[in-house]
Amino acid sequence: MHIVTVAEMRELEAQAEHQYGLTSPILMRHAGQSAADIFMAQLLPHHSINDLEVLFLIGPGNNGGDGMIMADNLARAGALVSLYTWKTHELTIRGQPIAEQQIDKELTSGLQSADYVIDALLGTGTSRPLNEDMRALLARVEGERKQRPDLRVVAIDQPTGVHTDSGEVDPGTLRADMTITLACPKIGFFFFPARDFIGELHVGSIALPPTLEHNLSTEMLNTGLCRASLPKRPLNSNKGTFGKVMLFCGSQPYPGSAYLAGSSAARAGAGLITLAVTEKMLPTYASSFHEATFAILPEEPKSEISRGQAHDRAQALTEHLPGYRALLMGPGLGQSPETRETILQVLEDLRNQPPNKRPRLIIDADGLNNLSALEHWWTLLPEGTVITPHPGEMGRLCDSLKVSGGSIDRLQLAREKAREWNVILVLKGACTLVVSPLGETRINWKANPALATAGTGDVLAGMIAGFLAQGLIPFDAASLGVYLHSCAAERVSSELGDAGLLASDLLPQIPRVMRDILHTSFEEGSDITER
Ligand SMILES: NC(=O)C1=CN([C@@H]2O[C@H](COP(=O)(O)OP(=O)(O)OC[C@H]3O[C@@H](n4cnc5c(N)ncnc54)[C@H](O)[C@@H]3O)[C@@H](O)[C@H]2O)[C@@H](O)CC1
Ligand SMILES: Nc1ncnc2c1ncn2[C@@H]1O[C@H](COP(=O)(O)OP(=O)(O)O)[C@@H](O)[C@H]1O
Ligand SMILES: [K+]
Repeated sequence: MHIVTVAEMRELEAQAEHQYGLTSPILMRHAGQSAADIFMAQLLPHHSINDLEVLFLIGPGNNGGDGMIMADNLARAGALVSLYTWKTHELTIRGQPIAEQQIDKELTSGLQSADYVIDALLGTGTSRPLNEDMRALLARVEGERKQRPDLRVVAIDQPTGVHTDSGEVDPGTLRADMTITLACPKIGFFFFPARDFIGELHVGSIALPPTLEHNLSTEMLNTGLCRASLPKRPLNSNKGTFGKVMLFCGSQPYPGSAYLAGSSAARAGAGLITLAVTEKMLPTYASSFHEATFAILPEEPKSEISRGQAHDRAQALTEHLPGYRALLMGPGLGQSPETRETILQVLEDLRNQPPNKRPRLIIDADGLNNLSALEHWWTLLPEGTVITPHPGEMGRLCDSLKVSGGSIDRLQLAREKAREWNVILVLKGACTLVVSPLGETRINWKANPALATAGTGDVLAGMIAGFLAQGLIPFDAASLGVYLHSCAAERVSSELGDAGLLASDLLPQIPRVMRDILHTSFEEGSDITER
């Protein structure tokens, strides 16, 4: 499913008319019908469409037009529909126009008895800050919702006041419980603060022919996309079928990282997991991670940095690499000069191997922190490397730039840097971005504060390594890892809530979410998210 800017949406509509004769009224008829269908399918269990009271706020443009058609469909299905037309200040209740002097009073009582308010005031044509009287109207709805939290607000195409491209919001914007967006999700929904105003996101159809979308390069991660790249599990398989992962992760202060990342790679389906550890650390890992095998590295010297010893460590690691399809470096490694030198030696060795012989590389956490201390570090990476910085690590990689957690600048930066560094860049956070060097972009809709806890990044890195080992191309392995990681978190937080998730809670959920996406029915055009 593609994500669009306003300009791209307008171009799609223009091409729909130009190439297929799909005029605006035709698209709008589909839009209104589809919004009504989604609305009815999502009604709360205690609601039935018969006698449901729905108040529509109708704006001056096509967004209002969508609302009118949706209203007509709901009325025919049995709902009690009121329509308030903002510009002309007209009100009809069940098709009956209300006399001018009664409108204010009737609107108040309509609001008080409504089960749902439909925001069809403004959509992608919003061109200026909201008028004061529109803000006042939205504030009336918000006031009523404060009194009566069961009043639900559904936005058509987008909540009025959201800036469709930048994700900024007007101070008058009414938070939607559900947004039924049309044709494609809009890019601004994936940035903050807008992300908080969307509620559950549903995507309605306006019957655009899919071929029109071939030029679009930004996609939403969803079940359909990820199902297509999920590795197949043939009956006649063995552990070699699913690839080996080597992890150069963990150190004395951070032993958990290697365990979490290695277990995640195995839970994601990789055939064999090997941890490259020193002899001293071996008992720690061997006693807690029974399924892993080990590559033993020379101890790190306590005093001087020695290139020779770093070389020996790197060699001990790279000698093990033939036959491995993925190498994860970084989580929990620490930032000693010795470790940095070892990483550099390993990278050099990888670059010297023919691409079809070397494992796919993913670098996370301290792997990135060590690199960021070096000039032009990206020139050291083999082709096709995946890197997974959080905003802090991204800032360090960009010469101490401050990287925002969720605004549009983050997307621009990610695109620019994925191209410049020639990497598959996973910029983590709420609504994680996955960007290829060519600028192809996939964005995760799912935001979940339960994931904001130590170790969840190690799990993500391990999952991506596990998918690389199973032969996925790096862009797909990164996308699948990001999406399934957030689905696993959703499973945990549906039971625990928004706090208290342990990174290790994600592990047993990984196979379950892989099973879920294989078996959940998914229709393109109606992806549904949790919140
Ligand atoms: N054009 C098409 O082919 C389709 C359009 N669709 C719908 O149409 C919407 C876009 O339609 P429009 O381009 O008519 O735009 P809108 O319906 O978003 O609004 C445009 C109108 O609002 C006014 N306006 C803009 N900013 C305002 C503000 N801050 N306060 C008050 N008035 C303001 C403009 O002067 C104009 O009259 C989409 O969001 C979607 O809902 C869908 O029906 C699908 C097909
Ligand atoms: N609010 C949030 N919504 C969605 N995902 C989040 C949120 N906060 C954190 N995450 C995810 O949790 C993980 C945290 O990774 P990271 O910061 O590297 O942690 P660590 O290094 O401790 O493992 C990332 O995948 C990130 O996208
Ligand atoms: K709207």
